[in-house]
Amino acid sequence: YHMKVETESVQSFLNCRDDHSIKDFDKFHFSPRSVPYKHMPCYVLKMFGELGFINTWRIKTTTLARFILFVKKGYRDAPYHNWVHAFSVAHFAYLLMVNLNLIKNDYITSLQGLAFLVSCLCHDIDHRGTNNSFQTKCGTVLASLYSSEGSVMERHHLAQSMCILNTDGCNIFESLSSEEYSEVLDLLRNNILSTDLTSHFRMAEQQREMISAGFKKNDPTHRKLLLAMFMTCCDLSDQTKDWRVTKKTAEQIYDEFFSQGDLEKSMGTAPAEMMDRERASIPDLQVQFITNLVLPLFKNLADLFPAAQPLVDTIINNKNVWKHARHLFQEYSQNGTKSMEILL
Ligand SMILES: COc1ccc(Cl)c(-c2nnc3c(C)nc4ccc(C(=O)NCC(C)C)cc4n23)c1
Ligand SMILES: [Mg+2]
Ligand SMILES: [Zn+2]
Repeated sequence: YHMKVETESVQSFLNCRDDHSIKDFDKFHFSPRSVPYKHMPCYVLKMFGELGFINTWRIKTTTLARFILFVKKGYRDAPYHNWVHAFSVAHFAYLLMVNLNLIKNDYITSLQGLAFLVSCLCHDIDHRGTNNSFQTKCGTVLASLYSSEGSVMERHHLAQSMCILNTDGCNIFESLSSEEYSEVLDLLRNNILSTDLTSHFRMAEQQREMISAGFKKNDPTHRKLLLAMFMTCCDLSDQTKDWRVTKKTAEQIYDEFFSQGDLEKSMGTAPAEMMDRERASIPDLQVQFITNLVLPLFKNLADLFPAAQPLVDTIINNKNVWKHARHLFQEYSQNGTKSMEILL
C-alpha cells in the first residue's frame, strides 16, 4: 500500500514539467483555479524552485514534496475553504514576489519570502467551513482550546501546520540554523494569525499610516505590517481576477456561509444576515465587502507598488458588475445561491 501511495505521490510531481498548456502562470491576470487539480502539488514545487527557496534554504525535494502532500491532505472538502483555495492563495504570494520583486528590492528577506509562501499554503488547514463566531457560539472543541486568545480557527490552522512540520520527513526547515528556524516559526505564526479578518481591521489603520508616512524597509514594525497586508491580499486575491472567477468564488463562499446559517438555525440560534439564505442579498453584501475591505486594501498595495494598480482596476470592474447585478437580483429574487445563475 505504501508503495502505491509513494508512487502515486511521486507521479503527481512529474506532471507539470511537460505541461506546456499553462501560459502566463507568473502574471497577475492568471487564475490559479484553472490549473488541473492533479497538477497543483507540482506547481507548488515549481513556485518554491523559481523563487530560489529550494537552493537558498537547502530544502530536500523529497521532503518538500511530502510536505506539500501532507498540507493538501490537511484540507477538508469545504465548498470554499479547501485545498484549491490554499493553492490560489499561495499562487498570489508567488505573483507578488515575482511581479513586485519583493526580495530583490529587499522589501522582504528570502527567509520572510519562504515563510510567506509556506504560510499561505497552510493558512486555512483543516478548516470546517464555519467561522470563528460559530466556534465560540456553539462551544466547539476548537473554541474550548483557543477562544480565550481569539482567532480560534487561525490558531488551529497554525497548530496543524506545526504538526506537519514535526512529522517525519516533512520538516522543510530542517537545514536552517537555530536562529533562522525560530525566526521562520515566528513568521509563520504572525502570518497565519494575521489572516483573521477581524484582526485585519485593527491593522488596516496602521497600514494606512505606514503607507502615507512612507514605508521604511528596515523598520521591523513596518515589515510586520507589510507581511500582514500581503497575507490578506493573498487571501482575497480571487477579487483581483476576472468576473467569472469572482462569481464562482462568491457561489462557494455563500454556499459555505448559508450551510453554517442552516446549522445555526437547526441549533436554535439566529445566524448573521450574511449567513442567512432567507435574508442575504449577495450583490449587496459583495458591494459592501469590496468597498469596505478589498478596495482600501489593494489601494494601499498599489500606493506602495504602482505595478499593482491593474489589480485595483479589476476590483472596481467587478464591484460595478455586482452593482448592476443588484437590480437583476431584485427582479428575479429567489433565495440563496440559486439566483446566482442569472449572472452571466
Ligand atoms: C481574510 O479572511 C477571510 C476569512 C473568511 C472569508 Cl469567507 C474571507 C473572504 N474571502 N473572500 C470573501 C468574499 C468575496 N466575501 C466575503 C464576505 C464576508 C466575509 C466575512 O467574513 N465577513 C465578516 C468579517 C468582515 C468580520 C468574508 C468574505 N470573503 C476572508
Ligand atoms: Mg482563514
Ligand atoms: Zn483563506
